[in-house]
Amino acid sequence: MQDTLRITEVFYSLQGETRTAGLPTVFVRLTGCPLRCQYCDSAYAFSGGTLRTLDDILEQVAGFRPRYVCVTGGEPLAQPNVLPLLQRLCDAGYEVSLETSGALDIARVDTRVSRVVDLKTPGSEESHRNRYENIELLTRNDQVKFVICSREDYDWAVSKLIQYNLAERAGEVLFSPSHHQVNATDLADWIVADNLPVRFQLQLHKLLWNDEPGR
Ligand SMILES: C[S@@+](CC[C@H](N)C(=O)[O-])C[C@H]1O[C@@H](n2cnc3c(N)ncnc32)[C@H](O)[C@@H]1O
Ligand SMILES: Nc1nc2[nH]cc(C(=O)O)c2c(=O)[nH]1
Ligand code: SF4
Ligand SMILES: [Mg+2]
Repeated sequence: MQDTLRITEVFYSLQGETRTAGLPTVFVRLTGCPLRCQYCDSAYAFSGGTLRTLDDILEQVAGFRPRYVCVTGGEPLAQPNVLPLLQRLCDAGYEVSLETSGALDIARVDTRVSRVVDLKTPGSEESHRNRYENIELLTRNDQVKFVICSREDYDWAVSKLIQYNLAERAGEVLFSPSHHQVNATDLADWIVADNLPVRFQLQLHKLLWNDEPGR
């Protein structure tokens, strides 16, 4: 029996987020998540999916001839076989990123992978799941993300930025508005007013394709 993963979808699109935003990227979305962020735009990946072998997934990815591959979910680290998948994607020569809630241990992820760790804000209603031990594992190849639902979330994110010196520790600190929950212009203005060393971002794929799955 070969190693398998439960997969919701594999698709080719433009990366909508993070430091590679705008670049053509293959997405591998793993099924299942132990969290329930109130804003989650990927709840369709909580269940269902198809059990697939790593060979099968790698073959489909290769068919797109990509440079960038993003492993997301659901919560990818909830399936242990994501670790050999990430390793094999790196071995195949792709630039690989992993989107994770940060609720699970990131230590064993291949160091070639850019780990995008979402520090869950109080507004997500899942901030009690943050695994703060992950922060000391971050390198300049990694990214930290805050999805901000309110001014209170913004103030909380700024306090974590300072407390953990995140702008020095990670390669990027990303501040993203929770879709339709906080005014994006307000968030941009707060960042400029406070002269923060963070990168503001909008989810490009929602501007381009609204909220269609598989884009
Ligand atoms: C769907 S999650 C999958 C990976 C992992 N479970 C996580 O939360 O990072 C991918 C990213 O989308 C973000 N996201 C989900 N719903 C969102 C929304 N409504 N507005 C902005 N970002 C959102 C998450 O916070 C996370 O950074
Ligand atoms: N285009 C596009 N970019 C993305 N970046 C992160 C995504 C995700 O759902 O994790 C995502 C997604 O679903 N679509
Ligand atoms: S951790 Fe990620 S996939 Fe899970 S509910 Fe939160 S945003 Fe959605
Ligand atoms: Mg998404």
